Amino acid sequence: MHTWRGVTDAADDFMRAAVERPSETLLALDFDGTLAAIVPNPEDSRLHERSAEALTVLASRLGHLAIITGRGVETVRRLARLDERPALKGLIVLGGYGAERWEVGASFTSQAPRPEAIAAALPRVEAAISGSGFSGVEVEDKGQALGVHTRPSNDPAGAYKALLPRLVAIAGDLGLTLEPGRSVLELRTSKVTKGDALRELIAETGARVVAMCGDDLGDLPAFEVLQEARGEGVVACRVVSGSTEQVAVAEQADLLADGPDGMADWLQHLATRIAREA
Ligand SMILES: O=P(O)(O)OC[C@H]1O[C@H](O[C@H]2O[C@H](CO)[C@@H](O)[C@H](O)[C@H]2O)[C@H](O)[C@@H](O)[C@@H]1O
Repeated sequence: MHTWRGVTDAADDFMRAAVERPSETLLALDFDGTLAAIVPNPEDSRLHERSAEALTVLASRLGHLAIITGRGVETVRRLARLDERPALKGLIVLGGYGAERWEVGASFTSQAPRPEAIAAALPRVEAAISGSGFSGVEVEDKGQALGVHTRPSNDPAGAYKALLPRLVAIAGDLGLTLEPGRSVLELRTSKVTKGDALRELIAETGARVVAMCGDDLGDLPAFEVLQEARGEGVVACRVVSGSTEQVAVAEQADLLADGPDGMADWLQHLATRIAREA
């Protein structure tokens, strides 16, 4: 039984073009919910091992491979154990929605100082959580951003709804961006989106065959950039790691996978097809 399916012709068009022109192909992937299963504690996220196997093949065959994530670069590097996967050398990691960059195999990463607005937001966010009356809500302090996670709460949807206006107010006061996601509300200083990150990557690499794989609202700007690129003759495919939590994202899919397991199956299929044709 297939755990992924093409929704539009763009799915087959991408597969054909990637197999025929791998050096012109850019495969960009989100981390949580796409390459990693969703888990209650963000520290427990792991790169899906079958996706890691497929990426190992694809890294040596495709022109360009990238992870574009809301996590910090150092966090993805650690959680995905990227330093222990030398075969992924050259994989570009764009963290903080594109605000940070690192490549597997590179020795140096720069870490910007903690923004004052994030430091100022933390006690206000904690007070908002206490005042909301919901227990179990956790703050993920990402240094450059704060993630307020309602998944561990006794009422994730209720806590999310109650906290949203309070965090919007804090973001407004401190000039921060509020990024909504799957049971997470994130405050960050940067206004850069995954769309900006993908647009720059396409320009930098000159890729003519591009897929972006994602599962959450933060991936939608990158899907919009694929539509723009399509207008410029790029073979573009929006791959969605589907979930019942973000049905609006699935509505954008050219190819729809059953969550991270389905994504791993599709990546393995892509890797097998490309390796066979090489
Ligand atoms: O752009 P991504 O790589 O998808 O990162 C987006 C956010 O993902 C993480 O939160 C999500 O995954 C957690 C672990 O599975 C889950 O507990 C949470 O409910 C999800 O929203 C991460 O913790 C955030 O910092 C990222 O911004």
